[in-house]
Amino acid sequence: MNIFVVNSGSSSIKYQLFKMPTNTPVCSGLVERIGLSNPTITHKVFVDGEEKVIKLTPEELPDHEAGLKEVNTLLTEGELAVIQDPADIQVVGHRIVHGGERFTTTTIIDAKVKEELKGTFQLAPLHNPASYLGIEVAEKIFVNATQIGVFDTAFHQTLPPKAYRFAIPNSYYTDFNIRTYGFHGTSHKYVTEQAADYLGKVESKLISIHLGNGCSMAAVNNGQSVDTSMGFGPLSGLIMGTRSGDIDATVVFYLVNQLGYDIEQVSNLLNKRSGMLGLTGHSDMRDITAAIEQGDEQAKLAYNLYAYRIKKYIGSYTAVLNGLDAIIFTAGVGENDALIRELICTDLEYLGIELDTTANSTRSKGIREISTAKSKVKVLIVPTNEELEIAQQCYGLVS
Ligand SMILES: Nc1ncnc2c1ncn2[C@@H]1O[C@H](COP(=O)(O)OP(=O)(O)O)[C@@H](O)[C@H]1O
Ligand SMILES: CC(=O)OP(=O)(O)O
Ligand SMILES: [Mg+2]
Repeated sequence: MNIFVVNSGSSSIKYQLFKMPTNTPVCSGLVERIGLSNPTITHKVFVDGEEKVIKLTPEELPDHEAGLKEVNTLLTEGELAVIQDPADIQVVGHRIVHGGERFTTTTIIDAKVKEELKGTFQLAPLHNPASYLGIEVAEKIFVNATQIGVFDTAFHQTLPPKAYRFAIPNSYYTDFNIRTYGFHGTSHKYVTEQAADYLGKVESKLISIHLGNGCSMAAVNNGQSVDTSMGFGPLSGLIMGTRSGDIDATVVFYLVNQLGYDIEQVSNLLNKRSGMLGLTGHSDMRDITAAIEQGDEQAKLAYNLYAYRIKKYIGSYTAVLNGLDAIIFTAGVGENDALIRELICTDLEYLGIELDTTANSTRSKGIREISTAKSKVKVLIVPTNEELEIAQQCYGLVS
């Protein structure tokens, strides 16, 4: 069975084509810096154990639709085309960030589901409209395929009420489902399962730190998510590329009452103009580390804020779990930025976390351990693979 997976992130589209049930990747790719300067598309085709790479640098990629059209051309045209006929794809698996109360497990997408998805746009304005667009484009291209949604929120359904309820009147929960949902669940699930396997432990207390353009952490006890840093929408918790993370709601009142913002402007400010972008002028961590090397003090401060917030959550989740076996770094920043990992792990000896700085700055593929031999808590880099996890869940549903 051919399963094509589309993962629409806020600034990127990742995709992979798998042959199931063998989990064999046929091709994969990454469309990066959507809506920013210098967008790139990296397309990899796997033939007879060899990897062939095509790199494209389009003039501009204003949105996800433009990105997906380029991907379609790569899949179907040229000598590295992997599909003769788009009808050969039986399933398209879509990453959908927000499932709300309505979607708690992997779901086949029909007209009714699509209509209900529109109701979630306000909850994840950077993501769910992009996923919806991905579904519409995929329906046109892969006319024979069953479209399936895999939700970021699903893995966090195990949160206990003490972790997911807000201290506002009960009716806001019972009537309007206002609660913490949590995101990046597909990634947190994948990397914590990989880590538990690596550690050879059935029972484990893990903190998963997903640092991409969006960033979140999860406390995972024996495979179950028990707390997580994103909330009702993917805005709270850690400092992100363009999102503020935790912020006192009083700021919103001030913006509206004193500065005359309307609510659209507030949303735009906190979702699209804040985080690292607001602090430094750049949302991409590579641009920020380059600025730090140039001696940019604002960039240095922002980098410190980013690490400090994560450190506070590590302390908090160690308390939640009443112990800790390993912390896991994953996603674009978590897997690649050695300096931020070092800053986060500095002065955490009391919690039993000791980084091996040489291992931390050595690059390699796959899972790796970057803590010292005597560190009580293991520090791991586990490359995420949301696409594989999505393909497996889709296969599980249709087979
Ligand atoms: N070599 C690198 N060093 C530092 N940061 C990196 C590197 N490669 C990628 N990144 C960061 O990863 C981010 C994208 O991560 P990713 O997990 O792909 O995010 P998303 O899925 O939210 O689009 C980029 O914004 C960039 O800051
Ligand atoms: C939920 C979320 O923030 O996703 P991403 O990191 O892909 O933007
Ligand atoms: Mg992502």
